[in-house]
Amino acid sequence: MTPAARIAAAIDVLDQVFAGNPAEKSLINWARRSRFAGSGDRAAVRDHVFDALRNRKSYTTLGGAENGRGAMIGALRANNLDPAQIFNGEGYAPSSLTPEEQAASGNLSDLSELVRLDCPEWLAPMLRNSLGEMFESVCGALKFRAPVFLRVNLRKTSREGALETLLKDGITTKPHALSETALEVVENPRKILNSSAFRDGLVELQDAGSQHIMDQIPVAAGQRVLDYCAGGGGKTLAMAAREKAVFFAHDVDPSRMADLPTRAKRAGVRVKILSSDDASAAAPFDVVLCDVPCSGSGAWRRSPDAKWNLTKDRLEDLIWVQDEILQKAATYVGQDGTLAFATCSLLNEENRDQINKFLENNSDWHLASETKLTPIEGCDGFYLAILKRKISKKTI
Ligand SMILES: C[S@@+](CC[C@H](N)C(=O)[O-])C[C@H]1O[C@@H](n2cnc3c(N)ncnc32)[C@H](O)[C@@H]1O
Repeated sequence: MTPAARIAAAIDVLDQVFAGNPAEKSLINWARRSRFAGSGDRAAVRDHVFDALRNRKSYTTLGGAENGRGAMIGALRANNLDPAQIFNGEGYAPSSLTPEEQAASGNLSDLSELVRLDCPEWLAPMLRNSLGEMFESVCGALKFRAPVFLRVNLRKTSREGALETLLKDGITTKPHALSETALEVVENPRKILNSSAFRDGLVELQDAGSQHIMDQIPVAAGQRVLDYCAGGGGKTLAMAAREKAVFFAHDVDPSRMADLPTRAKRAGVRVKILSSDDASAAAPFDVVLCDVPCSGSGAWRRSPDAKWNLTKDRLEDLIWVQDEILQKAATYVGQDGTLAFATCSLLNEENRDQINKFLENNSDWHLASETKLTPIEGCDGFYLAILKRKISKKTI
């Protein structure tokens, strides 16, 4: 496909996404309809679509319309390219610019702050309050693609060993400072899933920030550890690779854990999957992690449509669910145990405010430590609070 045909394809996919369809599904549907497209074409169209979604407001403003054409015209203008060179109707190129599209010209510096930063207006006060003087730089960072990170499975190899094995498969990586298990992929990320290092369980895909917060959770040999919102189990596996403890995984939606047994086998670790009734019966645990559902605002570079789909009502629902989970999970923690609360959110409302509320209602707990990461550190944004029970006077 020519560069112009790839842009025309991205316009089709973006129109699907703007009509309310998920980005991944829209890309898959386009690829099925477009058997002529090779892997390079699919990758290029995907890159256009995700870039346009990260920059949706600024691009569609520069392009003059809230649709796929508007987004791609704006993308070219934001990069100081003349859209008339591509939008000329030749071959498979998009049709020529309309007078309205021509009239909507401009560049990024002409736009208002929130449009330029691609920050949804209703969220700006919350993000400003949560990020303080980092507001502009974090919003700016969210406009760019996230790096690909791998977690080295120290049960099977060293970081250097993984780096060399990956190199044999043509994948270049470099160590990342956020965790002793983190490798940042420099070249050929699309080869990872077929590489021997991945197939043999030497590495897993996991953001460096996620690895960093998992490093902060105190797990000792032989302890009983419950990942209460396990999802795909990425965090269970990170803890299990570090310490020979006894690991349990639970999720309100068991189908989310469907791949966990295969992933655990590949990693050479054991994880017992628990239903909700079994989790309650198996309590108490030494460590309970609640990696709660959240806005995902720290990971908007990877799921940019989530930035525009989040609503006030949805955020309120999430905050309510987070409260419920934290209260429930606390009852599963043994007397001297640890309760870890994690989100991939940048918002105080989902982070420290939740912990303050919990501590107000549960005076026997205290905050032992807190970790906050934003995309400025190169990783996704994360929050982790480690909670411990206060030592009662009777036991001293
Ligand atoms: C942020 S995701 C977890 C991601 C996972 N820890 C990982 O590293 O891949 C949140 C998970 O919480 C689960 N969840 C939602 N409500 C829950 C509840 N009330 N109890 C337990 N899990 C819940 C969701 O099904 C979802 O899989």
